[in-house]
Amino acid sequence: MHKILVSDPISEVGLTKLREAADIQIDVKTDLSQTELLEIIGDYQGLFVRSQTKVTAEVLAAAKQLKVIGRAGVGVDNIDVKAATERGIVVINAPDGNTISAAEHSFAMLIAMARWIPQAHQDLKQGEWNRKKYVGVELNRKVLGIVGMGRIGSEVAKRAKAFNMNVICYDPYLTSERAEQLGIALGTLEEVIKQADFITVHTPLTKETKYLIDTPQFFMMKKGVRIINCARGGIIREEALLDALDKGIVAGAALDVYEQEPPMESPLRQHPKVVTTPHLGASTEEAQLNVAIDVAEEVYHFLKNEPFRNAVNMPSLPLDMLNHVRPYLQLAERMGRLVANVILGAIEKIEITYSGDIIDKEIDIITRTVLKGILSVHLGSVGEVNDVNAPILAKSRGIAVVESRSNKSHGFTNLVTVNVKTNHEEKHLAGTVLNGYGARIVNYNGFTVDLSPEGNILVMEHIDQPGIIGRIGTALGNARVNIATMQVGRNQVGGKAIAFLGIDHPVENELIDKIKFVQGVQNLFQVDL
Ligand SMILES: NC(=O)c1ccc[n+]([C@@H]2O[C@H](COP(=O)([O-])OP(=O)(O)OC[C@H]3O[C@@H](n4cnc5c(N)ncnc54)[C@H](O)[C@@H]3O)[C@@H](O)[C@H]2O)c1
Ligand SMILES: O=C(O)[C@H](O)COP(=O)(O)O
Repeated sequence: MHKILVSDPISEVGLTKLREAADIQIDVKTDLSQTELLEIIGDYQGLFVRSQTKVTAEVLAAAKQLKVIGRAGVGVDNIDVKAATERGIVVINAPDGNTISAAEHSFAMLIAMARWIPQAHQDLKQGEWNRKKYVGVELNRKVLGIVGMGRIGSEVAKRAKAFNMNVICYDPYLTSERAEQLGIALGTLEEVIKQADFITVHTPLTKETKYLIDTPQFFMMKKGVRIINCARGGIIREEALLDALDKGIVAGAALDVYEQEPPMESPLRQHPKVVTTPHLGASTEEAQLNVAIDVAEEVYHFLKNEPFRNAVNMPSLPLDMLNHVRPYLQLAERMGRLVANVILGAIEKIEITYSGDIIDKEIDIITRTVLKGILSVHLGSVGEVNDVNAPILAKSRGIAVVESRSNKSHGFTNLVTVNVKTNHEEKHLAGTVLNGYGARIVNYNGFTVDLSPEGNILVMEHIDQPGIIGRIGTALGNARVNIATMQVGRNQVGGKAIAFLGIDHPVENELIDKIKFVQGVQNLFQVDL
């Protein structure tokens, strides 16, 4: 049974699919204090949040069984994603469902601010008829500076153009081709803020964007500029904004988000030139339904071990790409497990090389899977290793991971090679996926082999001499162990050789130790793939 805690208000309709699953239990407990959350989180495998629940490192440490966090929305700055990643917890968000609502809200705030609508409304409600006090500005032919031209920024730009505004944007990750497609001028942050009559920010809150708009930027702005923040509190430094409003640099501001939410202590809340809403950008019926359906669907796939997208702490692949690499994931995990079982010493370096058609595909997920295979053997009970935390676990153990693509032809459509170096030795595997036959190990430490990596296998490194295989077979037979498959390989007569014996069930360690003493046997490993 998977138990999921829903700790922020999320559309019930979105949760239907999960509620209908016999092995999923949903507990909705909103408005929990941090202490209450800490007390109960240990019982859950899944957690659904919006922006209110603070999923801190402390909460994650208490969440001993947690496997997945679903964020019904875009921003994950309320989740300690780094700590979640270290613990192998997948964080999945719903990046598309509230784009239009957030863009419409940003635009509504822009217009409301330009025409003093909230202030005039409030006055009239209080019985005042203030026609002279609230003279606004037109949007027509004004310059709108957009900082962050992603999903929401682009939608805001479209709406601005419909109002005949000139749009200029700053986004260091936007290509000039994309800007051209959107029909938008691209500039530096300085160019944008110097030219704009209105500035709206639509970036995530990151180390890089924290206080992106601060006192020096306000001093560069046109006098009378108007500012909108419907993205995240902290992209604009509130103290600097307040100062710029009071100095008359900024004529008005429209804020949906705040450095501290709710912003009860912030002087901006009461400021006559500031239009405020309580983080309502995504609060529409449509957006809430969309994000709940999207995230619930993804979490459902995750829990059912099916392909899912939109994980923020691991690569997400489009379904067609995932279907293409999926057979290689099984190969990768088994190659990882195999090499980890046959190598001696502490791992220092893992090199994974890809050749063939696959080099054009998303190979990061294959690399993660190789690492998962290796580390799950080496770390054993230390903690769960999965695709999410495998790279970080390797790094934290000082293991260098090198991923590369090669154009070398090996006679296979695709080839994955894994080279592992320890403080003691180095081992090499190459594998491929054969159409209709599945995963195959085709090279083991320089020996050409054709091994189907599955089940219980005895891997025997030995000297190529008569009688060895017979003696091993007898020892296994005497212990009533049936040999189901056998693969042998050697590079030269009488030289080093390799044998893979597929057996029906695992054998006792005493028998392994006994076989190791058969003359000519150099190493014997039991592997369960
Ligand atoms: N108020 C709300 O309720 C509400 C609703 C939805 C989203 N949001 C917030 O809106 C923001 C944008 O969401 P989105 O869905 O458009 O995200 P997005 O990822 O589609 O777009 C973000 C854009 O910011 C750009 N960017 C990143 N770092 C930058 C930097 N240093 N300088 C300039 N640009 C930078 C990225 O290249 C990207 O194009 C997020 O902070 C999100 O949390 C708020
Ligand atoms: O990042 C987001 O998706 C928005 O800020 C919405 O947050 P909310 O789900 O708390 O309304």
